[in-house]
Amino acid sequence: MNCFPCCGPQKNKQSNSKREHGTTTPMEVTSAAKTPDMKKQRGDEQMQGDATNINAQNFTFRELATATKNFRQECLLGEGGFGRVYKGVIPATGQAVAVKQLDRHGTENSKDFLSEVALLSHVHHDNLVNLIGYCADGEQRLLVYEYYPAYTLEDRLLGNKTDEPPLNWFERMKVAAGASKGLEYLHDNANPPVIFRDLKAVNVLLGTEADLNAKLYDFGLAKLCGGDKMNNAPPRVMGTYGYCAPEYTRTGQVSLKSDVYSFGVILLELITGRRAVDTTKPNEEQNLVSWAQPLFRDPKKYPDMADPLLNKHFPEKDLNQAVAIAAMCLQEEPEARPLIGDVVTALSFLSTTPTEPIPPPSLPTATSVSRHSTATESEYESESESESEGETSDDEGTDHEEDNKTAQNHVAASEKPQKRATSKKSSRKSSTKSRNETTSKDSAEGGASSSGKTSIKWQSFVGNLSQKSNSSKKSSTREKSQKSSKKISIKELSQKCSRKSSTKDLSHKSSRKSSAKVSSRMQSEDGSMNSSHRSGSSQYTSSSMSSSSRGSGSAHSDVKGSRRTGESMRLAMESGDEGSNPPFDRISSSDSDRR
Ligand SMILES: Nc1ncnc2c1ncn2[C@@H]1O[C@H](COP(=O)(O)OP(=O)(O)OP(=O)(O)O)[C@@H](O)[C@H]1O
Repeated sequence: MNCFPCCGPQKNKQSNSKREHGTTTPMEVTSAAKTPDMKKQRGDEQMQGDATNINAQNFTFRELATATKNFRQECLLGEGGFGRVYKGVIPATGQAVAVKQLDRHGTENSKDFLSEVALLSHVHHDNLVNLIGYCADGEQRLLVYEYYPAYTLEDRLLGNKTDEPPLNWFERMKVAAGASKGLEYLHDNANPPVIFRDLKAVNVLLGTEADLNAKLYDFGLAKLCGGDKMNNAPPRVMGTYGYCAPEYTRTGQVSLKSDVYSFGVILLELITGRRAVDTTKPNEEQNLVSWAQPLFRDPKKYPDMADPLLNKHFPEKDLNQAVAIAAMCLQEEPEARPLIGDVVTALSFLSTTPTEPIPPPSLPTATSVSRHSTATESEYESESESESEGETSDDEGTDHEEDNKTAQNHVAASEKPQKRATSKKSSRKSSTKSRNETTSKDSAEGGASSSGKTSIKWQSFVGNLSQKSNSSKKSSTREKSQKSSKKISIKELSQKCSRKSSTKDLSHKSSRKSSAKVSSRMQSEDGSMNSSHRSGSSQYTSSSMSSSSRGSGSAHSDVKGSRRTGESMRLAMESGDEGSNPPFDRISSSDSDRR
């Protein structure tokens, strides 16, 4: 679909912490996209896989022809940028498969092809469509995937191609969470990490209506990134218009963070029910991100961003936070975008269905609103969301200031996902200790680890939030169900992003004057201002992390470019603070913990 070639200078980034920064240099191993030059550059020693290391079945062409009834039209599932996909059944096993017959562009070199297959054959995750076999007979190059009988997200959400009712809010968040987990695996667990490069709604397959388990596919044709081995490779943009990160479109520079951007577009599609690009809309609304960017700056408009088919049936705080996450992912500066692992954490919480029934979204009828006319205000009423949270406001309000400080104090050297899991289990006692240690370490290191990755010190935050959860006598049903779970404030995600942005770029752009202005303003208004000592340019972090959003709009009005997005994101979070609720939800570190 809409793939477009583009050339431009590619940065030769070398870093010991590429994955942490999300700016790894891509390694061209995409068979379909490889050029002869690139093949030479890789050299034998760079071939990370070969036929002997392939963890997938080697099919003959004849076997696959039999499986697909000679590639008959009736078996054709679809055709994309890399070739045709056929449904088949492997005669020997009866297994249903999807056979992708690659176009013969750059796939002739069997060694390269096998090398790629070897790499992909080791990528297995519940949220990825797994590669189970391949064929490299003569000039034929085929990839065999598990068959996943499902609509694509495009069909189900945007295409009106199904008879199913519109996805409700929590189903959408579940799809987003699942897709983010698949991407997280590619980024954090695959070795070398895989940059998807062309993540979009049609590359997300949804499971049955009952489970709606999102699976990403086509990552096999993404380029893999494996360090500096392909630094001189000519860039080639293979993304899809509307989903491509700006730096990718401009320069061909690809990174894990460009995937995060594409994911942000998908999340925005889920929230708004709008396509990434919709030429049937007025000019100013055709590009989803361009349409959304100004709205990110005005949290009051967030409810109007929601898909009218949701009929306002969503917890408004959740909507604000989902928009905030999308805004974070869509920041102009790649460094300012979150790591996908942190997005997973946030979305895992938002996809948790409250125990109270959720009103179904409206079915599209003749009388129902068309997508994105402004829906009639019909407040989402959930006892758990409104009453209980309102009741707890006093406790929580105080607690939240603590939270804010904790969040600020615990942006620390990040740990690998495995380490995170360990740290989540740590006790509150030890977390207090580590918090102190972290704070001093951060002060010395400017909040970044030696690897340069900034992230959340989970364990201390977990302890802090658990304590508050237990001390709150009047908590909502949803909160109760989460008491025992490990939690993290979505604010931290915001803070982390803004700190990255701050330290990397914003410090150069922002004036101390405006920083002081914003800081003092926030401080005087709510008296709970946390210190902004971490970075001279982290005023948004600091101010936004405080428990009030009042007046923040004007305080930020002089900010430009990507900072606006970050600011908007924080405004979004703060808008969850309307009334007496805590300004930010606490995000469970793992929904599985609660299930
Ligand atoms: N493993 C699979 N199981 C079930 N259906 C699949 C599978 N893989 C692909 N399909 C179907 O085949 C269609 C074509 O897929 P393909 O990857 O070729 O194209 P695309 O993703 O629509 O476009 P592009 O390749 O340009 O991203 C998809 O729309 C999907 O419905």
